[in-house]
Amino acid sequence: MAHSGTGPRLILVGPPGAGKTTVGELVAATLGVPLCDSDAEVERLAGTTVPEIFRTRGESEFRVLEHDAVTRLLSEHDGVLALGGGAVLHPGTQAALAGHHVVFLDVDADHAVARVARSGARPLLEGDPAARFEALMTARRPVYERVATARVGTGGRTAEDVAADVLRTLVAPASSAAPATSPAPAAPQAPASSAEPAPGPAPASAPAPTAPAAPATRITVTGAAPYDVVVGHGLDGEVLDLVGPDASRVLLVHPAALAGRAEALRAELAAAGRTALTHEVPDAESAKTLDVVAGCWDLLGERRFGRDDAVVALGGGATTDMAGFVAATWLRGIRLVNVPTTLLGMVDAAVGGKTGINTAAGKNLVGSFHPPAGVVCDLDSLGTLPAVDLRAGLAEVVKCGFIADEEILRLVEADGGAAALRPGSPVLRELVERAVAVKARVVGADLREAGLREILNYGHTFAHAIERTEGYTWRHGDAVAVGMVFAAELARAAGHLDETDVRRHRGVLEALGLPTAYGEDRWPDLLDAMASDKKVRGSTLRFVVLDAVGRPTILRGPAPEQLEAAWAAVRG
Ligand SMILES: NC(=O)c1ccc[n+]([C@@H]2O[C@H](COP(=O)([O-])OP(=O)(O)OC[C@H]3O[C@@H](n4cnc5c(N)ncnc54)[C@H](O)[C@@H]3O)[C@@H](O)[C@H]2O)c1
Ligand SMILES: O=C(O)C(=O)C[C@@H](O)[C@H](O)[C@H](O)COP(=O)(O)O
Repeated sequence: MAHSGTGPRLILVGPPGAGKTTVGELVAATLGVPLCDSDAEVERLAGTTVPEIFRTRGESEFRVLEHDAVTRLLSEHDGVLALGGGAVLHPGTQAALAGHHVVFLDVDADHAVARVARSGARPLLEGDPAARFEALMTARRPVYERVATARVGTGGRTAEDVAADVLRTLVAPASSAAPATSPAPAAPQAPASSAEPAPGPAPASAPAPTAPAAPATRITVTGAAPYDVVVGHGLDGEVLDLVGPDASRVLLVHPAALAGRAEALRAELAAAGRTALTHEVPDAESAKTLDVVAGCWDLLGERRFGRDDAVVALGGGATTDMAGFVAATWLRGIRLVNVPTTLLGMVDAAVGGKTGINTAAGKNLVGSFHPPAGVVCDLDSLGTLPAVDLRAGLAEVVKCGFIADEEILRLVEADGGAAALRPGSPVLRELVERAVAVKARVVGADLREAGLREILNYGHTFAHAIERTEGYTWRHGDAVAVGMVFAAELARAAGHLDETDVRRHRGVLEALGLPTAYGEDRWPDLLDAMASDKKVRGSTLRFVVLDAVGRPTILRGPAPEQLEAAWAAVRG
């Protein structure tokens, strides 16, 4: 269940001793949002403690007070909400929880009683706590299971482990988001060498369809200003809608390869009464410079673009990153519509609001979070995309498979990657939709990368180091492919990942023709570049690694010999 933008991002339910407050604090800190506890809200409103309310007014009156407090929090609290153990008993509260992301923290009597004994008075467990807990769970378990959208077991586990599992429920694919009765989810370019096929359009035997194969799919990215990612065919009409009625001026930023499409969109916008101008920027990574941004600012100034006006970014990730940064900074932020035309742009760069440029110190080091008003992924664009760029985009799709949606890996493995590499194939469309859905769930929960969003950086610490070391001549997706193998080898060296999963990385990436090794003897340069990674804290390197497929975690300060082992394994 995605966060709707109002009300709590996540609600924890469960019996006393399940760890709702402790786990809630960790989850809230990772998401960068406040935690609210319904018991604390009742105490605030009543001006006395919960045990005192039970003693002087009885349980039924407490439940009424609690229901009022919960109703209020469900509409006003935009963070993590921990509900008192019996709050779900009120039928009105049960109904009000529908449509929210509710995680049932399940626990056995032994652990619950031990925790309660440590944490102080719980009126309902007085006397024989174990027997009272069992009785209480017999009555309440069916209710917890009915109202919850996911369940996580907490008995005998650390609060950190449980919190990681709870966060994973936010990114788990809808189809596998644990129904309450199931067990908790198990926890949530290459250089243009002579050997590489010459860039050219993807295989002519499989053109993109000219007629819509299926209606467009809309995937909502939630947050303060929710927006849709539209995936389908023949979607130019969507761009006009997203520019909105108020924008009288529209700047269409594009590289040379998209000049024809930019002109067609310009004509369409002009026909709708807008002053639309096209602005060609340098290709690929050479667009992501301060000079190019300054050129855009100059143009916006000359044409007097105001707060109601809009930028449309048409192109690959380099174009949307740079043009997004222009939109984020002009007048401190104007409307942005992303029209990604590469696979990588559709599944990753255009979604989530990260905009930015490169500097001498490293990749994407200057930028801003500036979510678009919408993202238009017209799959017909992929028909002209060079095969090497399609392949590179699949690296970010595979990344989503490893961090959150194993079905992506299965779809690639099913036919050795053949359908994934074919523009117009239903499999490629499903891969796009699944990867967008993963990204949407993550950035909807954590726009500003307070914690959870870091999982999208899987493979990127080493990838960005390759890109910088190679002067940005590698395709980003190719670097990410090698970076994921590096991360997998590092995880194995650090005791997180087993050999089978490491082999699976190479298998899936090689099936798609992606590189899995970096042969240059430049370890000191790579180490130096990794030291500028945004995930570094103090001078400690932090890597996203996997405990297993779908179980990302952070590895802090790996030992030099672990880094060396991973390096030795990707040197080819
Ligand atoms: N902001 C984010 O969250 C995010 C996420 C992932 C990647 N990125 C960034 O995205 C960039 C990589 O994006 P990319 O892989 O799309 O590369 P890109 O933007 O360089 O595009 C690749 C090439 O394809 C061409 N092209 C684009 N669309 C085409 C089409 N339909 N037909 C023919 N040619 C076309 C481009 O002109 C370019 O030469 C990197 O700078 C990376 O850092 C950002
Ligand atoms: O959206 C994110 O967050 C990501 O990390 C997605 C990455 O795939 C992407 O390459 C992004 O540009 C990297 O961001 P950065 O903050 O590491 O520069």
